[in-house]
Amino acid sequence: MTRDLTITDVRLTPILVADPPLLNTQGVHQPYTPRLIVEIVTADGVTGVGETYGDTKYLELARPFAERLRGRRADDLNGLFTLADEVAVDASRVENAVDVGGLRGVQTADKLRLSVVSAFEVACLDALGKALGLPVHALLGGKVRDAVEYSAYLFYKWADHPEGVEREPDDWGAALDPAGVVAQAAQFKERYGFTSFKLKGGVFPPEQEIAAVRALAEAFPGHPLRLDPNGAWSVPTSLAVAEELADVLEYLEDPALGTAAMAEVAAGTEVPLATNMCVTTFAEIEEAFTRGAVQVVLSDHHYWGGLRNTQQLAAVCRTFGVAVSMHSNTHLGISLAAMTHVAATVPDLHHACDSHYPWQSEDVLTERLTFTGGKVTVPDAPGLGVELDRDRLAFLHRRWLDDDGALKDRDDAAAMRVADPGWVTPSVPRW
Ligand SMILES: O=C([O-])C(=O)C[C@H](O)[C@@H](O)C(=O)[O-]
Ligand SMILES: [Mg+2]
Repeated sequence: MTRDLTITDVRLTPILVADPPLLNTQGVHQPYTPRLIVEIVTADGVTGVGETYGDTKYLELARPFAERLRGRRADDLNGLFTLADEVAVDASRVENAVDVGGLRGVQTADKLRLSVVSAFEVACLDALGKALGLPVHALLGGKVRDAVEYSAYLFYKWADHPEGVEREPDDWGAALDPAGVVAQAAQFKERYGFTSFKLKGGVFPPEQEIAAVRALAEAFPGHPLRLDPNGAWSVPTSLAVAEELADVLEYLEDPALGTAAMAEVAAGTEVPLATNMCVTTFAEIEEAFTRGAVQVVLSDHHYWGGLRNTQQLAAVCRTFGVAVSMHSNTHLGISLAAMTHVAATVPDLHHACDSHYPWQSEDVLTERLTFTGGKVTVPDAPGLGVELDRDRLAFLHRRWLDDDGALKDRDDAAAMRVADPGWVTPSVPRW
């Protein structure tokens, strides 16, 4: 049987998906957040899907990239990276050293390109898998586990978005103190069976967040716990928190901003440090590893450039005795499937990955992925093993089209200003 893997069509569909009022150090999530759904179609009529960030700066790159992709082959995965180099990045998009909106570390033109490439790589792998009758994990060398463990991703949260703001209701309630955080964790455990918990910190003064983690440790003895203030603390504050929580933390995630500060913290504590902010590109690895700044690198396959780059990151980490796992940003089922396929192929994955997925009440799939016992079963169907729901996609795209521009770019500080007009993004360190 011959297959024609030539890419004949590429579809880009920006969407807005409902997001609850989750708090972080920069503000609060907007009621709707942008994502980009990528579809590639081969000459044989096979469609592959991918997903990535949907803010304007990603769309601006995805469009010329998609133009160049037509006529190339879905199995030319390496070619995606050379193609990406041909697409110019508007310098104003990377002029800020840190991507404050996304809490994703240093922003560079390459990282923007890789975040776009990742969606096309996943779409190509999905199409290739469907064409060959193989799951994506098989294309990545084969799974070494049948299910991937995720941790509950706890957030301080308002009961609802501010009055007068259009939004979808959610049934999680508020979580603004230790009791609220424990109640949220209990819901996560009951609904999805998660056995490890990550709390997004940097929202309240550290004593309050220490109290919340202590309350979690008491309510869920023996469950791995993490706290992630997204670099909001000074080195002395980070060290003080590490000392307070040393007996209950699996790791502390990005307590202070940047490799130098993380190295100082690491030198003063036995608590392992994890990051999705100071090691976000291959170029940042050498300094961080040689300075012993981090003990766990949390990949986000979007900004690392896809699933095969994530495997390469895992190999580099293994070489240096640094652990690897995954963090996430707001995402839908296509990305959860992609994360699950690649995580299934990483031999030494010793920490549960984290996922925002339970916070997303909307999706573009005919069937949502499910967590059982805190795990997602690795799909064995061809490709990613997910199916696009075109009506849902059209509905969420319509919402994007109807938006006047206020929500097309994630801006947690702007969302906070709706409730607190005087709010400015806190300077770092905040405490
Ligand atoms: O682990 C992390 O740093 C994240 O998940 C980054 C996200 O942007 C998170 O802070 C959020 O969604 O507010
Ligand atoms: Mg983090």
